[in-house]
Amino acid sequence: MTWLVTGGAGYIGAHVLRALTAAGHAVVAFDDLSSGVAARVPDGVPLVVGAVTDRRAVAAALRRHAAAGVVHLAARKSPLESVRRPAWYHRENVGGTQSVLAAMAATGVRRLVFASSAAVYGQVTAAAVDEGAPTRPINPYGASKLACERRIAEAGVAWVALRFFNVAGSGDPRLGDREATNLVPIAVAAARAGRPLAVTGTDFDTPDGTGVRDYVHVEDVADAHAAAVAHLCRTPVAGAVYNVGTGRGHSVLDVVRGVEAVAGCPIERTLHPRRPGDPASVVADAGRIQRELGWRASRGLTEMVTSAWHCWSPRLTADAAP
Ligand SMILES: NC(=O)c1ccc[n+]([C@@H]2O[C@H](COP(=O)([O-])OP(=O)(O)OC[C@H]3O[C@@H](n4cnc5c(N)ncnc54)[C@H](O)[C@@H]3O)[C@@H](O)[C@H]2O)c1
Ligand SMILES: O=c1ccn([C@@H]2O[C@H](COP(=O)(O)OP(=O)(O)O[C@H]3O[C@H](CO)[C@H](O)[C@H](O)[C@H]3O)[C@@H](O)[C@H]2O)c(=O)[nH]1
Repeated sequence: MTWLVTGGAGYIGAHVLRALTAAGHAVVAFDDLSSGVAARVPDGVPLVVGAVTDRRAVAAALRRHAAAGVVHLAARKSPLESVRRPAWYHRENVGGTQSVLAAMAATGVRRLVFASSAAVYGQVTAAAVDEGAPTRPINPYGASKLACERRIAEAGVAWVALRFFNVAGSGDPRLGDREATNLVPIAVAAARAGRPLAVTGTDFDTPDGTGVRDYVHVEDVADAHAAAVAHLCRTPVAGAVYNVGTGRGHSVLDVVRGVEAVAGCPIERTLHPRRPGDPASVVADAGRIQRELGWRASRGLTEMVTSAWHCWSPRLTADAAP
């Protein structure tokens, strides 16, 4: 069975291509290379360069490769940028998903795995958030992911939406996150450059006052896609939402200490007020995906920060510069 992986040249998509190949599936990457890199696509995997908002291009790729399903990761992913450019986020993320659904309908492809986000929950108050928690996104990025989930659920396809928590690390030094917009790559870049790290928020109601998140290794996230694809191969009438997290929370200072341990030197911290809208703690209840798909995260924070350390590049430091 061949799966079309949109966003296959991206950080997570490149890992998904490898996990699906390892599980015995044929894969094709579809990507406009706007933030992705062709070199991340493994040798032997076809790369179709195109935009997911171009329904005809997606349909042509599905037909040409006789795809049985789509793993749809291509999207814009920065909550901060989405506040500045809400209409663009809606067009790219919701419009892109509608276009993928239309291309699937035109070609008779009926299986879809969708890359959603914990950002759909918004302000989380529970110690561990499960899939039944209220979805009240607090930024246009989260709202766009929720709108996509709803359109997919109404499209008459067999689908799985995976709500990733804080994805980090890498399975290979060449496949790291190139955007230093999240804490782990920012902390690595600070340590590498001998620069201070800005801790945003020190007065949260958490054990050490800094924000707590559920960091999940990108290889575990890729394995969750393989589990979802296997599920859709077995049960082509399914429709379900799953959290993809570890169920464990780590504070900003835990992450900083983890990076310091790999770096072998202390990272200077500067203390700043909370970022607007930042919740104190966002941790997954990942019980449903374990019960229903048999997936659970197997890698911890040490593996995330160590692998992130090894895929650092000078560009990350430039991106993270204040
Ligand atoms: N990284 C995270 O922590 C995280 C957390 C939750 C959800 N997600 C979701 O996972 C997915 C992948 O994220 P990532 O971290 O790999 O980001 P990324 O930017 O590395 O990858 C996205 C890929 O999609 C491609 N792309 C973007 N818009 C496109 C379009 N219109 N047409 C075709 N290709 C397009 C980009 O070139 C890139 O290769 C996204 O949907 C994102 O919202 C990521
Ligand atoms: O320079 C920094 C960057 C972040 N933080 C802190 O580190 C924690 C994690 O922040 P990130 O920006 O890395 O991640 P977020 O939790 O804000 O958001 C990420 O995870 C979400 C899911 O939980 C969504 O998927 C979202 O798209 C993705 O960017 C927060 O407490 C934040 O305040 C710092 O202290 N300093």
